[in-house]
Amino acid sequence: MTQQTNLIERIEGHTAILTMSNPPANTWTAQSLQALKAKVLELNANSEIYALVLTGEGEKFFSAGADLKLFADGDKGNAATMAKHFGEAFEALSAFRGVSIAAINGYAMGGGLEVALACDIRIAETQAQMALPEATVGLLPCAGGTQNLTALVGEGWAKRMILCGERIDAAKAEKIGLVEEVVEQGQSLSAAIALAAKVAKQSPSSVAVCKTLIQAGRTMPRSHALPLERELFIGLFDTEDQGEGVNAFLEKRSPQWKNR
Ligand SMILES: C/C=C/C(=O)SCCNC(=O)CCNC(=O)[C@H](O)C(C)(C)COP(=O)(O)OP(=O)(O)OC[C@H]1O[C@@H](n2cnc3c(N)ncnc32)[C@H](O)[C@@H]1OP(=O)(O)O
Repeated sequence: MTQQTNLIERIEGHTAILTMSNPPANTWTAQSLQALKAKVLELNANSEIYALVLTGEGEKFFSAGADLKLFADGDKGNAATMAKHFGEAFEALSAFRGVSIAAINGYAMGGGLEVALACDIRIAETQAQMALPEATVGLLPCAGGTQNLTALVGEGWAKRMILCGERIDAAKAEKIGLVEEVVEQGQSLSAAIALAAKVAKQSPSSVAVCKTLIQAGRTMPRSHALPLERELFIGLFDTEDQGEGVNAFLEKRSPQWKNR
């Protein structure tokens, strides 16, 4: 186990488990955002890592978002620095070539929910509460929240949460499609690790291009996305994993992925 600034890392098989650790509320600072970006880029370059699980230390908070003390003096330069670090860190997370899973073990507020929205999949514990309450404190969700929440749950619920400051519990989050699974208190990390183990059974080469295609669909017209899908399918035949996957099936054995 290694500890970077406010980020604890543990590797389990092909999964990296990152724990946000900035007591009392696992808030984001410029330092912790830079640490997340550096760690994600490092994991992205590690061909042995297929999945990343993100959770919060302690029982109460996944993350309460930006450390509000940083915005108390109205310093615009500092606001620009924080916005840049939020953008860079969460975009690096979105671009991670494997599967990222947020294990939401408590409050996920503001930038704390936005980091979960930058992940591919979210698993929440029953007691978790989620909100984008930035407007409540005169701010706005600048870490992808207005775009990613809307893409996930649609404009209606995004507006209820962002414009009306509505905080939702895990059951409601699952109902509106904000989280994909709800588990008992204390079970989100083990559920996320179990899901990550399923990812390791998939070809990492296939996972990376499928993720690219799904994300491209957010901005690319269908007339471009469908040809790209066919092009990347053909491109998979340049990888060792393609031959290994098909031949392992035909030979009735488990594939040994190479991630290339
Ligand atoms: C681009 C991104 C922008 C943003 O992310 S802006 C920030 C958005 N986040 C929020 O607005 C959440 C603020 N926090 C809260 O509303 C509450 O917390 C909760 C509802 C999540 C929990 O309430 P309760 O159970 O009463 O706990 P507590 O006493 O408020 O929090 C425990 C300690 O944690 C500190 N804390 C919580 N959130 C933040 C924060 N975002 N920035 C700085 N400190 C925070 C508190 O002050 C307190 O500390 P002490 O024990 O020393 O009084």
